[in-house]
Amino acid sequence: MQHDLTLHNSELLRTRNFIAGTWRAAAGGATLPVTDPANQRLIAEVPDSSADDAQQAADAAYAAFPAWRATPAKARAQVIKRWLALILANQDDLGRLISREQGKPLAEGRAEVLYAASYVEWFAEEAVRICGDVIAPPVVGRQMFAIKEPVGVVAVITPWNFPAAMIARKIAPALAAGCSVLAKPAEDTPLTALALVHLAEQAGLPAGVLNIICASRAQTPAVVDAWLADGRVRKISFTGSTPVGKHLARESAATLKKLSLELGGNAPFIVFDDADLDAAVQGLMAAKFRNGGQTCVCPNRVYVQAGVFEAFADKLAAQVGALRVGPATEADAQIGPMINERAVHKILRHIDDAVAQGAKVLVGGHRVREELGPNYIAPTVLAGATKAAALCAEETFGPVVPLFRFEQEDEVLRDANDTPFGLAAYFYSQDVRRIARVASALECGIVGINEGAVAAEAAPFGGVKESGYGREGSRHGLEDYMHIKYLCQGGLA
Ligand SMILES: NC(=O)C1=CN([C@@H]2O[C@H](COP(=O)(O)OP(=O)(O)OC[C@H]3O[C@@H](n4cnc5c(N)ncnc54)[C@H](OP(=O)(O)O)[C@@H]3O)[C@@H](O)[C@H]2O)C=CC1
Ligand SMILES: O=C(O)CCCC(=O)O
Repeated sequence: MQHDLTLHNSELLRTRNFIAGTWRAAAGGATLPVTDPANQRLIAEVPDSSADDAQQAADAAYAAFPAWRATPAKARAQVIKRWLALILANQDDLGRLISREQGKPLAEGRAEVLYAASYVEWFAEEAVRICGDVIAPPVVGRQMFAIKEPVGVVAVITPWNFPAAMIARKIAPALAAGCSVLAKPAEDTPLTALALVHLAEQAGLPAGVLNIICASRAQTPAVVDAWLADGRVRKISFTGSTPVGKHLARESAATLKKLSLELGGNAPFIVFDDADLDAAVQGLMAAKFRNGGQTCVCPNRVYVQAGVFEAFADKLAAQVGALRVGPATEADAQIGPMINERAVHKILRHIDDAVAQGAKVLVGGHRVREELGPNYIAPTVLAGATKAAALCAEETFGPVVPLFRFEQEDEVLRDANDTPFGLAAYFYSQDVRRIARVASALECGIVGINEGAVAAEAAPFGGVKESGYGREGSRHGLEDYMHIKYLCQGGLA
């Protein structure tokens, strides 16, 4: 195997599946190349798994569940805390691994390790606070309790845009609740996930409690279908696109699994006449250009009230035009390559379609750094896009800001909500009555009010409508991995 990735801790580069406490090749021996989106060079090869591997992993997780469930919460928390300590001790290497396979600038890769660690810490702390209810009985001679139990074996399926944070915020609460886990990372970014699992093994997690298998885009449906059909798998936690989320919901109906679905967004970002414009520009820059715009809570449609439209557009275009695009190996890069050519084609299609329908390019609008590879897009601001443009209806998932002018509050709320999605929304205003009205009217799971950076381990993250259901982070993120059992003891009179 050829690779030129040097890590301080070379043990972090794992290239096998981890099932029942052993690192194994795929049952059929197939492998899958992992390439650097910055230059398309091979980084490593990992197993390209099949339904056989999925079955072995499910057997292991099912066998390990009773003992892990019976492990006292404090002991589970201690293992998770050791995992946290190892993640933090390897922050630099993990950050480099993230940047290498995903493409984000190194500062963002390192920041993502801390972001992932914040969920691990949070759920280690929450593990020991799992409580139920003592219920006042309606009749004499009874005691009634509601207790919480782990749901069982959980399959977690994660995307490529946050290779550490997405898997950490699913695995940590699952382990805290007492569930055993089957993990399948995205084809593009399995290496960070494998490194995290290696650290969990080092932390002393018992064999079979956490299993991970890698698969290519072609093999993934067979792997996940095996888990969907398996009645022993009691929950699926998925972050990714809405069509795949709907497929999981349909197919898990046969065994009625519990589901957490964190799906696509189409976030509106609204700037009212009374906003602090500089704060609004800063908020938009932070929210939109994190991970090069490849984030499900990124603003996708920016609505600016007529009285401040030109001033806002000028300030924004100046800042966007100054963003530096480049690979993570360039220390001053702020926007990395897009994840793959599929993503690049979608972004360019959105720009071309908007321009064909009358939008004006204020800055960007094309590929850049083509001498390095095909995946670099110039950060782009478009003015005058119409509602008919594809980028108004679909998530662009790239560094493109379309600006729409509006006149009235009720008009912009209608447009903001005119989408099947409902993950995040943002608005900037200094009028307290408007803040209360607009926050209530927006149809979404997360609202940033004069704030562009909304995600935190202590907050419930998730959507409504076709952006899915379930919450990650906060105490609600732990509830999603448990069910309630009601105990009724009679004959006590
Ligand atoms: N909500 C969010 O955070 C995200 C939203 N998206 C949105 O989705 C668009 C497409 O991105 P993409 O990466 O294709 O997202 P997908 O939904 O295809 O991928 C997310 C995860 O689902 C897996 N997957 C794909 N097909 C199936 C299937 N049939 N059954 C079970 N699991 C499956 C993927 O595996 P594999 O990689 O092997 O295909 C990956 O692990 C983006 O442009 C963006 O709009 C994407 C990522 C995250
Ligand atoms: O884009 C995503 O996949 C959701 C994660 C973003 C966040 O946690 O802020």
